[in-house]
Amino acid sequence: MTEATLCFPLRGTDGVTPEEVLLIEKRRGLGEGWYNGPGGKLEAEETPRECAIRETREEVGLEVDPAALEKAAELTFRLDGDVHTVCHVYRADRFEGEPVTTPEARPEWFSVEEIPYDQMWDDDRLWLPGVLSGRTVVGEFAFEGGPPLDEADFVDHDLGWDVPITDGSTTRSRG
Ligand SMILES: Nc1nc2c([nH]c(=O)n2[C@H]2C[C@H](O)[C@@H](COP(=O)(O)OP(=O)(O)OP(=O)(O)O)O2)c(=O)[nH]1
Repeated sequence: MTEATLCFPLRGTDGVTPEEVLLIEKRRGLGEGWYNGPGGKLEAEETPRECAIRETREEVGLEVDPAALEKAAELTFRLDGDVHTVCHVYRADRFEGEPVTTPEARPEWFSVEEIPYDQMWDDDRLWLPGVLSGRTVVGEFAFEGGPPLDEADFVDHDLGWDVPITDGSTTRSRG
């Protein structure tokens, strides 16, 4: 089982819903060629929050203000019955720097009304709109026919909205 993070930098957050979200076109690895938030796997001794901040820095060069990092979702991805990845999802409405392209990612700002769901993981259209509108969600998603996960079929899901979510690692003692 892998533990991973996603971070969605937001701008135009004066109203209830932000105007824009920074997505990356992933240039290598799992989900290559698709849009996603910056993110990746936890390293040893790292908390999910530290991971989300590090991955956003490494992939697009933005320095997220830790005080503005808000956990929005905890998503479990199953592949052929087994838990493949638990993913901690964050919103971030304060950060420094301008996004830059790196070997891992090409950043692009999207209006929240024009998210390219047809170029993203199949499950994202089910939970990302709620996350961008400030809700919390716990989700479980079943894929079949892998590995790898990004070539498997998305077959089932279960979502719990507006639930309290914890902000620690699911498998490690530090949180
Ligand atoms: N939006 C979205 N993200 C997903 C889904 N499934 C899934 O693993 N992810 C995320 C979790 C991670 O942030 C990312 C995959 O991890 P990664 O970027 O470290 O993968 P990688 O193979 O490139 O790893 P690495 O060798 O660079 O460490 O994709 C999904 O269904 N939707």
